[in-house]
Amino acid sequence: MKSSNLKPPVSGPIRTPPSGGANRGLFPAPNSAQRASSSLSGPRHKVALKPGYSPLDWAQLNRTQPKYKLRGVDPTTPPAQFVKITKEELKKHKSEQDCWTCINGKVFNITPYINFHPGGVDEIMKCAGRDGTALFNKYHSWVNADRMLENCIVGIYVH
Ligand code: HEM
Repeated sequence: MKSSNLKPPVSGPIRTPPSGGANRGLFPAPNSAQRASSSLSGPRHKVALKPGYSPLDWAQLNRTQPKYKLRGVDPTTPPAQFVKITKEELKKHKSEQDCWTCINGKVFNITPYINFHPGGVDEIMKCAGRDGTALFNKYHSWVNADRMLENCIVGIYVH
């Protein structure tokens, strides 16, 4: 092969990568959606979680706490598929100390989750004691509530 064939292609002016310039080395980049909060964070509304309330801490709590405690029920309570929750019952649980919501027909005890919510306490409390499906889907239909709150399910919602 002739050495002239090994020359790099000649192209236009050199472009810096998006992470270059003044923000070089910053991760996540200042305008990244991965930032908890920043003046440049655009439409995202994530809050800074208190120490001990990261998603990993939530996972650990789920591994270590007995399920009935996360459900917030007596240990003798039947599995969720046998527990029917009416609208009147749901309404009674709307405080931060005792908070239920319904997502896609399932009623969850979100009391232990409130401080772990990346969108903040005030936001998640908007679904306290009522069907939160529409609000939930408005903000993050991609979030898997069934999985995240699987140990917190109290019962099935009946209208
Ligand atoms: C049981 C119910 C809920 C669960 C399990 C939940 C879970 C989550 C999760 C996992 C995130 C992080 C999403 C991400 O990283 O992309 C998040 C963010 C957020 N949530 Fe929720 N959420 C719930 C209810 C609500 C409700 C009722 C509201 C509004 C009234 C809300 C508003 C938000 C907002 C504004 C964010 C920040 C979105 C962003 O800008 O990144 N959430 N939530």
